[in-house]
Amino acid sequence: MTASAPATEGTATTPGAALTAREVTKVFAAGSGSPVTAVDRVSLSVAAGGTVALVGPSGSGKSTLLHLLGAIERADGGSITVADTEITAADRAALTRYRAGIGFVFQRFHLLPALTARDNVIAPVLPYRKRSNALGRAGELLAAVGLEGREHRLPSQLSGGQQQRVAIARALVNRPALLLADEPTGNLDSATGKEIIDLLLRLNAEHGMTLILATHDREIAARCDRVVSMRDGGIVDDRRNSAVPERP
Ligand SMILES: Nc1ncnc2c1ncn2[C@@H]1O[C@H](COP(=O)(O)OP(=O)(O)OP(=O)(O)O)[C@@H](O)[C@H]1O
Repeated sequence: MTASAPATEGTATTPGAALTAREVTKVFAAGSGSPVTAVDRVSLSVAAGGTVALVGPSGSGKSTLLHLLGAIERADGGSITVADTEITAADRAALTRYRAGIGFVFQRFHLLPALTARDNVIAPVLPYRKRSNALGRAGELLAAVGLEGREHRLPSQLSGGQQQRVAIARALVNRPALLLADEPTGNLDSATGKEIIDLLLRLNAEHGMTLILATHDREIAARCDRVVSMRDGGIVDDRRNSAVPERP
C-alpha cells in the first residue's frame, strides 16, 4: 500500500519564481500594413512571490507581455529569465519543461467543453501521469477553489465564476512557481470578479507563487503589491502600492 498524499498535496506549489525581463521586444507582422511593435524594449524585475498588476489602455501590450513571459510567444529581442531558465534562449525541450512549471489563466476560461471540471483540471498532467494518480489531486484543487461537489459538472453546467475557478485549479495543477492571468475577471460581474481576485491573492499568500495579472480594473490593481502601467508597448509607470504591506 502506498502512503496517502498529504492533505495539502493538491494545492501546494513550488516557491515563487523571480523574473527578470531585459529590453524585451515583440513585433507582429500586420498583413499588408506596417508591423506592430506590441512590446517595445520592456525591462521588468519581479521578486519571487510578488503580485504585479499590468494596467494600460487596450492595445498597450499587456497580453503580449504575458504571452512572452509564459513562453506562449517568442520575443524578437531582449531576454527573459524566470527562476533559472532564460526562456528567450531555451530550446524546445527546455521550453516545454518551463511551460509545465507555470500557470496561465485566461479571460475566456478556455475550458474543454466536453470534459468535466475534474477532467479539465487534470488535462495538463495526463501526458505525464496516470489518470488515476491525478484524480485525487484534482479533487483537492477543486475543493481549494470552492468547487467541492461540482467535480463532475461540464463547463456548460457551471457559472462564469465557477468556470474561472476550474481554470484556476487547472493552472495550479503543476504547482506553478509563476501564475500569469490575463484579465481573469474580464468576463465576470464585479462581485464574482472580486471573489476570483480574493482567490488568486489567497493562493499567492498561502503558496507564494509569483502572480502577474493584466487588468483594466483599478480596484483589482490596487490590491497587488505593484502596479506597472503600459502604453504603446512600453512601461510608462511602475509603482509600489503603499496600501499593500511589504513582504518580509
Ligand atoms: N497576433 C497578433 N498579430 C498582430 N498584431 C497583434 C497580435 N497580437 C497583438 N497584436 C497587436 O499588438 C498590440 C498589443 O496588443 P495586446 O493584445 O498585447 O494589448 P493589450 O494591452 O493586452 O490589449 P487589451 O487590453 O485590449 O487586451 C495591439 O496593437 C494589437 O493589435
